[in-house]
Amino acid sequence: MGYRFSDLTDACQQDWRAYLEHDFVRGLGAGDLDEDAFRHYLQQDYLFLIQFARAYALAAYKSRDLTELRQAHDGLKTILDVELDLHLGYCRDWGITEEDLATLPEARATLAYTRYVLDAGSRGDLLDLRVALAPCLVGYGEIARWLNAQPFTVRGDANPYDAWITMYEGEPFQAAMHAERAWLDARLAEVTPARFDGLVRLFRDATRLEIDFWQMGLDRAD
Ligand SMILES: Cc1ncc(CN)c(N)n1
Repeated sequence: MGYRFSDLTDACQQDWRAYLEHDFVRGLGAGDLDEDAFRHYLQQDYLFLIQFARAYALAAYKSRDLTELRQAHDGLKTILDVELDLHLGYCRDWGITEEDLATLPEARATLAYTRYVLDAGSRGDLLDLRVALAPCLVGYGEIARWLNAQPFTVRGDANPYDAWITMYEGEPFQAAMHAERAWLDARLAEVTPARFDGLVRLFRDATRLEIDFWQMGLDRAD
């Protein structure tokens, strides 16, 4: 029997849970996250999304057929039309202008994570790249669902971060996440144990870099 996406998360369960249930995430759910930490995260996430849009363009380049090309195109559209659009509106609400964003220096955690994924994708094939991208796409979809199941999560106007949860629990993002899981399930079913071990390393590294990204927000680190 072949591998599935859940075998990747099972192989690094501790890091995966530390990412999904990070203190930053808990603060978003409870609504008591420090506002400066959120503002710092939002700004860096804008820079992050630009680099991840480039990674989906790389996925298009690495695609072998029309289906994969369309999936890369959908991934790029999800980032540009769903996340970045909402993100810019959200930044405006939080007093961050597009000029502020244009001149913003990248924090080390942003640099490390985005360049790691772009490098993994350049060196490897489409499966390497999409495994390195999976903590981002699948992770945020799962975080929104996990938050909704937690007793401490506050929804509605009483939580200043409610719109953030709404974006990731919404249909466009959840649908993109399910499509990605289905593609990864199909491709992982074909790989050898040695190939799977290499993919686990990529997935674990990217998951740890997601943890560092949350921590960068909490610490307001540059
Ligand atoms: C750091 C990070 N990781 C994931 C996502 C969800 N695309 C995001 N916006 N930012």
